[in-house]
Amino acid sequence: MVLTVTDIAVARGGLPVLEGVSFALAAGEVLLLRGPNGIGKTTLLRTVARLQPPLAGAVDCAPDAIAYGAHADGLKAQLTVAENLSFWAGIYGGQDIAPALRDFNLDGLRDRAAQNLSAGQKRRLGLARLLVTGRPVWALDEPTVSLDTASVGLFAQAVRRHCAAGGAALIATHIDLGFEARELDLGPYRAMPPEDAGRFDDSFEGAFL
Ligand SMILES: Nc1ncnc2c1ncn2[C@@H]1O[C@H](COP(=O)(O)OP(=O)(O)OP(=O)(O)O)[C@@H](O)[C@H]1O
Repeated sequence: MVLTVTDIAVARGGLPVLEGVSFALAAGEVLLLRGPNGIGKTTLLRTVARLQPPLAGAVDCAPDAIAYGAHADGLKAQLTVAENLSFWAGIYGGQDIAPALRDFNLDGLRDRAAQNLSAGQKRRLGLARLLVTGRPVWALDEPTVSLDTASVGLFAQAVRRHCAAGGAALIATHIDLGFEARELDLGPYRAMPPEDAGRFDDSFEGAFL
């Protein structure tokens, strides 16, 4: 297994969000995280990527195996597309940027500053960064936001290629990516709120209090 998550509980803003979550990811495999807005997909991914500790349980993964793709694209606004990829390739050990440019249809945009890209183009560049990390486990949070149908296809192809080469991917998404993959519905793992947490209940959202 390239990633094993055992009975973890995770919290956000000091409140437990999910508990009792276990799964394992083998090389070559994709696992899709499913569940409604606010269930805790981002929180779980952040925990798997070691950006925050679990409240309980364990995340077992080789050091530096995970490339985390957050909601934000994390681009350097004033650098060009090629410079952004070269920058990250340098950080991660000098991978060739040509496959990343090609696979995300960025060759024609290679000399444009990231700040002058459209939202979908920025997203493609953010995803292309995954390729230059050389890391085997992709943990991705809503990777297809802003992408048109053709670009979702490019992304799906990149994931399939990554997995065929021995990589793996854990992806939180609300959409159909167009390929078969195992799914984990997080609904049953919603943490029981602490007794005094009623005032934070979702049912208050939208009320004029
Ligand atoms: N900084 C924060 N402080 C307090 N609570 C937070 C914070 N960020 C998120 N939350 C809450 O934590 C819970 C889990 O949020 P999370 O972003 O993990 O959900 P999600 O499943 O990724 O949602 P979505 O599908 O909308 O992206 C939500 O109820 C959210 O309101």
